[in-house]
Amino acid sequence: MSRSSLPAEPPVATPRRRDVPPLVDVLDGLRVVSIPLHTKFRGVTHREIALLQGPTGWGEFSPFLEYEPHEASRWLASAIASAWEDWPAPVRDQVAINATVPAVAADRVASVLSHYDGCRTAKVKVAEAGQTLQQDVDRVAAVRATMGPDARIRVDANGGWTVDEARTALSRLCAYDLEYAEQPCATVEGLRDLRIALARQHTDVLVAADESIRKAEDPMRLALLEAADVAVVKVAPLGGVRAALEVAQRCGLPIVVSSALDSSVGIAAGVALAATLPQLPFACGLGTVNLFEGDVTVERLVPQDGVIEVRRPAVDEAALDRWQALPDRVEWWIQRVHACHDVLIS
Ligand SMILES: O=C(O)CCC(=O)C1=CC=C[C@@H](O)[C@@H]1C(=O)O
Ligand SMILES: [Mg+2]
Repeated sequence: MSRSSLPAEPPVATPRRRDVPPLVDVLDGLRVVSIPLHTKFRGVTHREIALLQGPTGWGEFSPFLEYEPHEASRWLASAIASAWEDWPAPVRDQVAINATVPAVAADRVASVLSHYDGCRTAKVKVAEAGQTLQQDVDRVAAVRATMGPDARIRVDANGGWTVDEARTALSRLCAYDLEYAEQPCATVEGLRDLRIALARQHTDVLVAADESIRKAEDPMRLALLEAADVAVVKVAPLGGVRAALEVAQRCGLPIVVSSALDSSVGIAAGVALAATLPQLPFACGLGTVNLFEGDVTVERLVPQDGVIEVRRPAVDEAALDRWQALPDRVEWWIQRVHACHDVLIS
């Protein structure tokens, strides 16, 4: 069946009301941590994370602070799914991981990459507000120089370019041999138009979609419009491992599993999703614990020799105490859980 004739199905799997435990159970044992990052990432210097404990384990609830309850409620559904349901059975026991390079100056690239043991793929942030295309080119050039000719390099613009800017930027950046460009333009139509424009000018760069899936009311529109070559699928914004798996299966594109600047609790859910996929042609963006100065598990889920083993590390009470957020922030997160829970049961 061609992608344009996919059957009309309901948009992304939102949790059914009967699957949502009572608020009192969700809040029981809630912990909130604030973990410093050694390298600023998307403006974040301290990552605040709420952790829920349920019958099947811990779940991570860490929507970025600016997200409103409607969007953040999917992240709560994901945390609840991890803490109250089993994950699907894995078909692999390890997952290849990419290094993630924030929008740092070119002379800091080698230091960032040194945190990623054995990773042969790097994702490089580009189109950061206030920076120039030349800074992007220098950063990507530094990644290529550090990793060598056999490494795979992808860029992520977080929708920061217009179609014309993306065309110009990618025709320069493709000199460094790009695996793909993630969310070069903000809209699905922009991605579609860019794919056409790149093909016309013979710029050989694949287009991947991230925000057009994780922030979309209907992630399937992307496939219907043939707007991307690759789908980036993230557990938390899509409502959990099983909901994300459904998106991955339905969209009909090669999948990259990525994360949301999670602690090892959230990364374990991403690894569980990646482990269920029969085809995993790209390294996954699940290495961001390496950007943190601390973590909440006994053994951090970070890549070793370029891979993460499929496992669910135990949460460490001492680490929860060490990174415990201040009381006013804990109260803020309790209110946030409350607001998101209201959305889920409404
Ligand atoms: O995919 C990766 O290499 C790591 C995750 C990552 O890049 C992101 C995590 C969280 C927020 C985003 O700005 C960013 C992304 O856009 O993919
Ligand atoms: Mg992205």
